Amino acid sequence: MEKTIAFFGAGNLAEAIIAGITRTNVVTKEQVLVTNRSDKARLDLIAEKYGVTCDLDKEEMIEKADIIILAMKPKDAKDYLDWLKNYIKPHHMVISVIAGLSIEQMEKTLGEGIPVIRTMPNTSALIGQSATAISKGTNVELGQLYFAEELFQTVGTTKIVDEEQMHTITAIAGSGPAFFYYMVEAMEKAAIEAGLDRDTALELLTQTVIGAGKMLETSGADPEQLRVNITSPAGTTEAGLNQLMANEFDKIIKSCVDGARNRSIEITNAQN
Ligand SMILES: NC(=O)C1=CN([C@@H]2O[C@H](COP(=O)(O)OP(=O)(O)OC[C@H]3O[C@@H](n4cnc5c(N)ncnc54)[C@H](O)[C@@H]3O)[C@@H](O)[C@H]2O)C=CC1
Ligand SMILES: O=C(O)[C@@H]1CCC=N1
Repeated sequence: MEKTIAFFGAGNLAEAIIAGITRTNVVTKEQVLVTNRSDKARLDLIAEKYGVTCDLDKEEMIEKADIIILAMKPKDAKDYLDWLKNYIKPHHMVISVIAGLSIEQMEKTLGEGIPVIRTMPNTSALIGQSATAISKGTNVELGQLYFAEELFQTVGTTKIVDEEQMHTITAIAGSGPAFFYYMVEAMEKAAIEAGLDRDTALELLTQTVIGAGKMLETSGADPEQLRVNITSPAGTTEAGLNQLMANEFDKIIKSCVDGARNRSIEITNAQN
């Protein structure tokens, strides 16, 4: 790829993507520019860690960039877009990773003809394991969509989706890793309370999660079948699952996903 990619926002998610894309040969370090609102120390750290160009001069970055990646918090997006519309040209392409920021909102602010892509990656991009959903705006050509796919494939898998699915996807895949971490935290805590030392608990839990993920990916069986395969009649798994069911685990998870999804909808509505 010959394009220069400029990140506006240098937080956790931007760093995860920068780490991923600079580890591959798809773009060179020289093609990656990074800025943030005002945190020079953070930019120095990113420059040192990944060898990319970090600068606070935002106008210069727009001039050099082909692809502009929006990676600030949703609350900062409106002001940034209002500023960006004064500098953006039709040869630029804008890719957002911002939860709840709609394509309509971006197109409306940036004006006619600007290609805009909305994505939802997750922080596993840091190790090339993101599950990134991608939706294209009205001015995006197929080649530009393929470019975005190729870019995010450097940090994991990609899936093209209708934008209307993005609220749900933000809940299960953008926020999703945090929910699995919370489950691991809870299991670790229970194991420690039962007398296991922390290191052993975390080591075994980590490999258990990796193994379960790989089984989901490679076995060809669905999660229900994989669960049934572990659950011997009157055995230990059944005893544990009975507790989850008695405490309405399904309902808890549904309210978790709905909570995240509804927050995504709220963020979108607040921008309109
Ligand atoms: N953290 C995550 O797991 C995920 C986050 N996202 C989205 O990514 C975005 C960033 O999230 P985090 O990295 O966690 O946030 P963060 O708070 O760590 O980073 C935000 C960055 O944006 C910068 N910024 C704010 N206004 C700016 C401006 N006008 N110009 C340039 N930079 C500006 C800040 O200086 C900071 O570097 C959010 O919109 C979030 O919805 C999406 C998927 C997953
Ligand atoms: O919590 C958030 O708002 C962001 C979006 C998806 C993951 N983290």
